[in-house]
Amino acid sequence: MSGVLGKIVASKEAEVAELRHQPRSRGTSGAPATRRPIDVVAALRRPVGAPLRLITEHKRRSPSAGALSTVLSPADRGLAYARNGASMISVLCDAPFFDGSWEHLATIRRALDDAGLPVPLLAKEFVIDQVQLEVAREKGADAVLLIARIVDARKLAELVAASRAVGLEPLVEVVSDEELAAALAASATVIGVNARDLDTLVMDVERAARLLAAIPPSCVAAHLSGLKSPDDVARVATSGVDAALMGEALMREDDPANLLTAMVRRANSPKA
Ligand SMILES: O=P(O)(O)OC[C@@H](O)[C@@H](O)c1c[nH]c2ccccc12
Repeated sequence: MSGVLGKIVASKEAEVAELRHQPRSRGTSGAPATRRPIDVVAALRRPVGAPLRLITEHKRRSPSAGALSTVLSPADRGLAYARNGASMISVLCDAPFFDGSWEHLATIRRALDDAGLPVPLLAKEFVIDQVQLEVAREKGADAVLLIARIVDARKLAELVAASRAVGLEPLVEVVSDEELAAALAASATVIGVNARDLDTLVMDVERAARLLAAIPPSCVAAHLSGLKSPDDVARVATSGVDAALMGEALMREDDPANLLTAMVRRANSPKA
């Protein structure tokens, strides 16, 4: 981890030390927040013949794209995604590099609950410690990203178990055969392949396709990064993976409804 990823992880070490000293919000009984999480595996698994599941992302900036649209509030963007066919919404929680926040997660959760939209939320963080899992759950996440690249295989297995223990489904992100092996050894069910190397920010779609094909059918396989158009979505849908995540393309839109609707149409009928 020489590039941007090393810097991000260093900033997380300081953040985790701070989170450990903050009081965790708990119910009056002293038990952790008890909202029942939404079944993420059911939301993302794609039965044969069913449409590709779309995961849409709330991200106000990224190291590769720079600043993205902030015209909609996090709540309104979350609602736009949920009302236009998102199967899950990924919410950037990292502040220094992605202009995200745990509060984005909490406000999107509240908006969806108030509107009666049972769409699961993925906490997109650089998780190196269990305390981040507790915060994610308190803020209303149903799933949490675990990036295999930033922890060793033993820690990854620990974090997968700890995620489930607090009621979060881990989505393990991999970029290599070794990381896929670590994800499977950690008994991850939902596995995402990032077509962009988080350290160098270089895209490699062929490597992603090869790794996605190596994920066993008992798991849920998701393509992450670099999908820009409805045609891109159609291509992934044809490959037979369960889900695809779109960030930047939707975040360039001040109103993402039209682009998302067009993507959903091609997810439903990729050959049209
Ligand atoms: O914006 P894109 O190219 O559609 O990619 C989205 C998503 O995959 C990307 O945001 C991402 C993948 N893994 C991450 C880990 C941390 C932060 C962000 C990410």
